[in-house]
Amino acid sequence: MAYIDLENLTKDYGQDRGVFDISLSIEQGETFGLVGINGAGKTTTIRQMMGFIKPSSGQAFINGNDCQKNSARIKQFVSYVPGEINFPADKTGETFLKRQIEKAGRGSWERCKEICERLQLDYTAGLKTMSKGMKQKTALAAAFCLGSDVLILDEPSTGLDPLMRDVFIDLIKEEKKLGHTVFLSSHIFEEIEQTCDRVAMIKDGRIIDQLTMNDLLHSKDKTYKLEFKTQESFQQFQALDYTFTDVKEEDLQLKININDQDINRLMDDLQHYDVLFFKEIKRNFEDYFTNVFKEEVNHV
Ligand SMILES: Nc1ncnc2c1ncn2[C@@H]1O[C@H](COP(=O)(O)OP(=O)(O)OP(=O)(O)O)[C@@H](O)[C@H]1O
Repeated sequence: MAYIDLENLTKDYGQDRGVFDISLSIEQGETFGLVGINGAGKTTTIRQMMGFIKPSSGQAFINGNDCQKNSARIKQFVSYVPGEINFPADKTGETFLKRQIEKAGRGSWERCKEICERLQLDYTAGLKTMSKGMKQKTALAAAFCLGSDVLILDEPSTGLDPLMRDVFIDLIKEEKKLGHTVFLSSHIFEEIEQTCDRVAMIKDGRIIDQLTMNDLLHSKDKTYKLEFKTQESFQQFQALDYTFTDVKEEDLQLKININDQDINRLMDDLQHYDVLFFKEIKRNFEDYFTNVFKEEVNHV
């Protein structure tokens, strides 16, 4: 059994809404992203992992604990940031955060203050009067200050500006260094790319794809874009034995997919043609995600 194990997890709200047959295995120390558009099923999956809603069928386990039956035990080593934050009334950030540390019986106010400073959060403010961004920062401080073995974060950077998002990314990386396991949902490609070891894509309540980020970003299969100076070169080059995509006659441009081991052959070949430019198209998660979703739409 993996450290976090979702086995055919299903929550059926009727009319094809909910999540269906979600099976995911996450190892200890991994940072795992669940990515999907609005209404895809991210929150429903996470809430079942936290034991807040009962699955229609299937099970979720964290470190061998059934998330439904042993949710109290799970809370002893899991920090959670909900998608929608509802704080108790009449409290300042500070009283709330101190109470969270006390309730959890782990973490420290010193560490919490340090995180608040990095997030530029005024924790003396009243929770009720806090802006959306401040509330999000308070929830993050509460989650990260406990030193929990597992963090489960539902769209954790919602409401953060780009600078604070960078702080958040650093906090995740620090958790990773400590060997902690992170499960987060997001639709912010950059943060997924920078933090996640693996990603599952969810659409209409179903997992449609999974990938290892390293394989995507550091693949030996590369794509290059070329533009030729003359129509003649453009045409003759296409007679060679390569895989061409996005051929644009009018611009004399094309893309070529090639493995690193064939790059010298390509360089040699290019010397015989009038090439205006040649550049690598870097792979990124956003393009990958968009392609997967486009293919899904085409298959419907
Ligand atoms: N309590 C509920 N009753 C009925 N349907 C629900 C309920 N909660 C969620 N759903 C439906 O289940 C599906 C998945 O919703 P969910 O909130 O998990 O998606 P999400 O990926 O978290 O979306 P978002 O990014 O908008 O937060 C949606 O079709 C939603 O309308």
